[in-house]
Amino acid sequence: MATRLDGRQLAAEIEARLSRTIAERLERVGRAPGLAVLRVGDDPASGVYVANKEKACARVGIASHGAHLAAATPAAEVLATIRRLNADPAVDGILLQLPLPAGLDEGPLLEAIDPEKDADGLHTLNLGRLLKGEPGPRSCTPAGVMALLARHGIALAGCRAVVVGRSILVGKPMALMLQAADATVSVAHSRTRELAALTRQADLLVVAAGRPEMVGAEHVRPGAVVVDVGIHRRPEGGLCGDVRAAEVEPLASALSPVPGGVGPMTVTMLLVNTVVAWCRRHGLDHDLTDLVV
Ligand SMILES: Nc1nc2c(c(=O)[nH]1)N[C@@H](CN(C=O)c1ccc(C(=O)N[C@@H](CCC(=O)O)C(=O)O)cc1)CN2
Repeated sequence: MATRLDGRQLAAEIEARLSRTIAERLERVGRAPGLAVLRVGDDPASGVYVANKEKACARVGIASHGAHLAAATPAAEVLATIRRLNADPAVDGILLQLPLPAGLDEGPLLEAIDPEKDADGLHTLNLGRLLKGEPGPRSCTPAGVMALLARHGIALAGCRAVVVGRSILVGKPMALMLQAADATVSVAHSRTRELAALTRQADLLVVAAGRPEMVGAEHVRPGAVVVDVGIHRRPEGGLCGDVRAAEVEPLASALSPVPGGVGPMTVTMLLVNTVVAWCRRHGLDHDLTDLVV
C-alpha cells in the first residue's frame, strides 16, 4: 500500500504559514505582495490553472494583478504588458502562463520578465542560478516535488532517481534539483531506448512525460517512490496523470495522486516565490525554507 504524497494537504499547511508571514510583515512593508499572472489566449486548462492561482493568492493575502490578453494579441503588445508589469511597484512576481497560442514564441517573452520578478524561475538568469547552486526563484513544479519528498522524509542522498521528461518547465530543473540533493539522476525522454529497463532501476521515479498513463507496473521497481507530474483531461471526463495509478499503487512505496498531488504544490510554490520576492524587495529576511518543509 503506497504512502499518498498528498499535495493538497501540504499546500494547505504551507499556505497557512505564508498567510501568517504576510500578516506579520504587512505593516512594515505597507502593502501586500503582488502577483501578476499574464494569460494569453483561451486554453481551457490554463483557465483552470490561472483561476486556481488567483484563488490561492486571495487565500493567503497576495494581491492579484493578472491580465488576460486575446489569443491574437501581437507579441509586441504582450511584451509591452510585461514591461508595464516589470515597472509596476505593486508587482513582486510575474508569470506568463504557458502554453502560449500558436505563433507566439515564449522564449523572448520569458526573457523580458525582470529576473527579480520571475515567479516561475524560468528566466535564463534564474535557470543559470539553479545550475550553479546559487539562490534564486525555482521553477514551481519541481520545487513542489522537492517539498513533497521532504515532507515525507524521502532521503535523496545516493538515491537512484529517474526523471522521465526533459522540458524546461519540469524535467530539466527537476534533474538539477535532485542532483543538488545528492541523488544520482538519469533523465529519460522520447528517444530513450528500453525505457522500462531504466525506470525499473529507480528508487525514485518522477514522471513528467506529458503522455497520459504512459507509465505502468512494468516501469516500476517494487518499493520505489513514484511522483506523477502529469495532468490530463480524459475525453470521458475526469483527470489522469502520466502514470497508471491503479497498476502502480500496489507496487510503489509512495505515489502522488492526480489530482491532489503535484498540481496544488505548483500553485503553492508560486505563492512562495512571490512572497520571497516581496520580502527581498523590502529588505526583510527572505529565507522562507522553513515554511516549506
Ligand atoms: N508559466 C507556467 N505555465 C505552466 C506551468 C508553470 O509552472 N508555469 N505549469 C503547468 C501546470 N500548472 C500551472 O500552471 C498547473 C497544473 C495543475 C494545477 C492544479 O491545480 N491541478 C489540480 C487539478 C486542477 C484541475 O481541476 O484541473 C490538481 O492536480 O489537483 C495547477 C497549475 C502549465 N503551465
